[in-house]
Amino acid sequence: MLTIEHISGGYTNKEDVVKDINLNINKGEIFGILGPNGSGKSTLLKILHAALSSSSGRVLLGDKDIMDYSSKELAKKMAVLPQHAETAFSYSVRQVVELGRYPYQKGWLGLTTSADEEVIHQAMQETNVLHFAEKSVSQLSGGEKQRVMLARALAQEPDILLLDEPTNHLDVSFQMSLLDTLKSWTREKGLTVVAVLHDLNMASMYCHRVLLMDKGKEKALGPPAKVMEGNLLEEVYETAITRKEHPDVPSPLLSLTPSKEERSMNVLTNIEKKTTEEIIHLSVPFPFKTCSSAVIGSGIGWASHFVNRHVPYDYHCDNTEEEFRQFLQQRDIDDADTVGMMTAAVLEDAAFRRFSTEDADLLIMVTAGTSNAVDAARAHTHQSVKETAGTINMWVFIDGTLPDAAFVQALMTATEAKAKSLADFGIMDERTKTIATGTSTDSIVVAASQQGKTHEYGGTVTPLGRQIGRGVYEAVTESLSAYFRRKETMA
Ligand SMILES: Nc1ncnc2c1ncn2[C@@H]1O[C@H](COP(=O)(O)OP(=O)(O)OP(=O)(O)O)[C@@H](O)[C@H]1O
Repeated sequence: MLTIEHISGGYTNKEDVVKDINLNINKGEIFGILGPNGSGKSTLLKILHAALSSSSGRVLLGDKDIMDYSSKELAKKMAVLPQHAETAFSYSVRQVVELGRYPYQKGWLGLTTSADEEVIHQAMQETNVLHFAEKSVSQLSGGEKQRVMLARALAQEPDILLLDEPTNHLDVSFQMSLLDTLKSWTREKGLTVVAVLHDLNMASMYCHRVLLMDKGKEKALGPPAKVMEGNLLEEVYETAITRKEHPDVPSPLLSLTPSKEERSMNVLTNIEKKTTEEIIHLSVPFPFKTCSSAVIGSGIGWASHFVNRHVPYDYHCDNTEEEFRQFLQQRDIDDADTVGMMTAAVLEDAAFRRFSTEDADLLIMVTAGTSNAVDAARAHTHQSVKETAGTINMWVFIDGTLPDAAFVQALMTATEAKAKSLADFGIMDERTKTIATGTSTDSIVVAASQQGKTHEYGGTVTPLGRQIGRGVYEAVTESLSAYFRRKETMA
C-alpha cells in the first residue's frame, strides 16, 4: 500500500537526516518507527506525507508517487497526527474535528453535509470527546487535545493514519485504549497505521512490524520479537535494556535498568538473623531477586526479609496467605518485601551452611520434617490426603548475579540434593512403601543479590551448583538428624 523506495532526505542540502530507507507498509498493518532522539523518525514521517520532499528515492501510495497527489487528494487517503499538534485555540472541539472534512468539501464556503456530520459525530464518539464537543480546545488537557486531534484525523476517513508519538500526552489507560482502538480499526476498517513510538513496550505489544532507526538509517526491520533484541536496543539507545517475555501475550517486554548503587561487601556474612521459637527471620540490607514457592512472595520477585514460621501440626486456616500477612504486619515485617514459609519443624533444628569460596558465595538454611513424605514418581497411585505442615523448607542465598536460567537450574540442583538426603536416610512414602523424594508441602527460595560475580549456570556440576548441591545435602541431612533425634526422645 505504501512503498518507500530508497528514501533519503533532510532539511539542508548539506546532509541527509534520513538515509536510504527502503520498505513496504501493508494494508491493515500497524507499523512502528522506533529510534533514539534525533534518529530521523519524524523526518521520515514528514517525507511519507509529502510535508518534506526527499532528496532521492520516492514514496508510492498505491501506484502513484505521493508528490503527484494534490493536497486534497492526499488528505482523503492519509491523515496525520503530528508530534506538536497546532490547535486553533478559539475553536470548539466540534469545529476542530470538522476541519477534518475539508478534503471532501466543495467550493470555498466549505459547507458540511449531513454525511459529513455523521462522520464527525462518529469520529468524536470513537475518540471519546463527544461529551466536551462544545468546549473550547484551549480549555482541554494535553491528553484531551490529543484525542481531539485524533478525531480530526479520523474525520478525514483516511486509508493511512500517520501518528508522531500519539501517546505522549496520554495516561497509561488512554494509551492502551487508543492503541486498542487503532488495532480494531486496522482489523475492521482495513486502516493502516504508521506510528512513531518512544515506548518500546507499546510498540512491542501493538505493532505488527517495526523499523528501528539509528542515525537516519535502518538498523533493523521486522516483527517486534525479532527486532527487539536486548543487545541491538542497548547498542542503539546506549542504555541497559533487558528483554523478558510478556507474561500474558507473546510480545517481548523491555525493561530498563538504572545504574546500580555501590552495594555492601560480604553481604551474606553480615546478614541479620533473628531466631525465636516462632520464627527465623533473616534480613538482607537490600532486596535480593527471588525465585520461590513460598506462601508469601512466591514466583519471581524481590525481597529483603525471609521468614520461616513455625506452626503447629494441626495448623489450619482458610486463607493462609492473608493470615500470614497479618502475622508479619503484627511483627513490623513488611509483607510486601518478604518471602515467607511455614513449617511444623522445630526451628531450633534449623541447619545453616555458609560457603565463601572462589566458586561461589552462599548461605543455605534448611528446616526439615518428614510427616508428609512422598515419592513423586508414585504419588499418582494414591489419593491425596489432607496435608499437615510437616515440611522441608530450603533457603539458598547467593551473593552474585544470576540470569533466569541459573535460578531454575539452582532450584533443580537443590531439589535433587534434598531428594538424595531423603534417600540416604531411607525415608519412605508410607502409602507406597517406596523411598520418598520430598514432602508434599516442601518449599524453596533461591535468592540472589544480583551484584558482583555472574553465575551463568547453576546445574549440578557448575561451580555454583556444586556448592548448592553440597550445602543443601548437608543442611537437609543435619536438620533431619535433629528431627529424628527429637522424635526418638519424645517416643
Ligand atoms: N526543521 C528542521 N530543520 C533543520 N533540522 C531539523 C529540523 N527538524 C529536525 N531536524 C534535525 O533532523 C534530525 C532528525 O530529527 P527528527 O525530528 O527526525 O528526529 P526524531 O528521531 O523524530 O527525534 P525525536 O525522538 O527527538 O522526536 C535532528 O538532528 C534534528 O535536529
